[in-house]
Amino acid sequence: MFKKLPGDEAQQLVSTTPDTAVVFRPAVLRTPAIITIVIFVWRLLAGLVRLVWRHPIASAVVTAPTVLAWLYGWQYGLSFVAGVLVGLTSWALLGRLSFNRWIGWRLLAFWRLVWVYRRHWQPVMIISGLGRHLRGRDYLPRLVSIRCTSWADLVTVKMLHGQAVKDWADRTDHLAHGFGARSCRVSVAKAGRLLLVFPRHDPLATPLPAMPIPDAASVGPVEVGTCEDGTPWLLKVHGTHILVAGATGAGKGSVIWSTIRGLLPAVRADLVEIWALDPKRMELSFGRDLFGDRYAASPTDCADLLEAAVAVMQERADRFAGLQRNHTPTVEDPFVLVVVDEVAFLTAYQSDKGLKLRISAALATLTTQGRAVGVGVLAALQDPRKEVMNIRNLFPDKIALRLDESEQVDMVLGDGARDRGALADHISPIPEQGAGVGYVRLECSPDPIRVRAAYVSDTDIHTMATGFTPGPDTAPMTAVEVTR
Ligand SMILES: Nc1ncnc2c1ncn2[C@@H]1O[C@H](COP(=O)(O)OP(=O)(O)OP(=O)(O)O)[C@@H](O)[C@H]1O
Repeated sequence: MFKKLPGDEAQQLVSTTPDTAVVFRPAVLRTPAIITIVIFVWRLLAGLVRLVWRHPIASAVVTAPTVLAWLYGWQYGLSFVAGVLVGLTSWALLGRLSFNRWIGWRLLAFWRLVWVYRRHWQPVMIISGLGRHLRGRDYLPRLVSIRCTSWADLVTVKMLHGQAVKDWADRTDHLAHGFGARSCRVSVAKAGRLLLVFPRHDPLATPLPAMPIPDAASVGPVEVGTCEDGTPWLLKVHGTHILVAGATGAGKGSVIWSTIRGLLPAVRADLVEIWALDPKRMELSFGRDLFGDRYAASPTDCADLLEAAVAVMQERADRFAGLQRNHTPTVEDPFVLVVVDEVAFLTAYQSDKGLKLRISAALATLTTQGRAVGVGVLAALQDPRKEVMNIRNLFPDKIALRLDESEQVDMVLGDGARDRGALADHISPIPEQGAGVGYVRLECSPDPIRVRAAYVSDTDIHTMATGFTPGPDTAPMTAVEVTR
């Protein structure tokens, strides 16, 4: 038992590694065989316990038929396996959702862990520069766990000590291509741990039909489309201002019209008024009847309408002062949503300096003071540069649809948004695939969310507008009338 284990003593061995010029002679400790055996047995047992702990179902699937076959004969083991297979297949056929939730996605996660992530982990980490190869040893971030959803792999990793989120965010391209995904998004799971999202397919690849008009009158959040994870995209409109940026044909109209559609019952109940500024005369003129006289197209009319909104806002502020700090929509004081299509026409591209100043001042006043008194702005524009829209930071909520340049993404969504996966410049220019697709960043989280707005067709808009009679108090309000 205490004999030496077979093999040559490594006493004369001189080790060099390619990474170091140091040549050393390893110290050889004579170890009794029993100690080596105890260490190996201990490792084996610890490995078994870890395996059962981490994969209880897979362990049971292998253990149960083996034990049955051993105790009662192979027929019992085989019947057990056949019974389980029939049960699982029936479950998968009859209750796809629950089967996937409890079994399907776990099996897929196990498969992808072994076949994709473990297999490629070391080369991808080293080549992307996220792992280190020092003095002959690999120091790799740890692959903690993987979960699969219907559309993506969610991989939790433990960073190496001293690494920053930016190190990973800068290498999303390496990670995506290294693991055979279309893209990769990085977010912080907890201190030292990151969640990497690798989409397996695009759940937003097909256009969504217009959302049904809600039954109840509400000022939101309005369901305007779907998020990548299949949950509804709820857009907060009351108590904020929204800026929608997207190149021509990106689908800004679908965000605007889906919002108006969601607010329609509240508009009918006189709890919401939509004031439309349509300098291009293309988008909002389609549902003109919905706005009554609160529709402006020429720059002069737009300036007048904006100043009227400022007047409403100031009159409310005077009335609410000292009494209430937040606005609740009522028939007397409805929520006013000022919708501006292609706001740059009124600000940057306006040749009349006087009008430009009036419009910019009114927009800045509304976006700085309007939200507490129930006046909100929903503005769309193609070019988000500061020279074009110098008040873009006054919009708390921003939506980046397809953009032409990668730098524009951070201009819209804030610093670091693109590094974290908001690839708005990669959205397809083919309308069926990319129109209405975009990224949003919620106030509560720095991580961008991929969304698609529902497409409100011309027929939908006509149906919304047909038979709509604006309330009796929808005569055009001028600044003078309101302040009077
Ligand atoms: N959500 C959507 N889903 C599918 N297709 C859409 C969607 N939104 C728009 N489209 C398609 O894309 C085309 C362009 O959309 P839209 O006019 O809304 O873009 P836009 O961003 O307002 O462009 P522009 O700034 O040039 O007016 C539409 O005619 C429609 O065919």
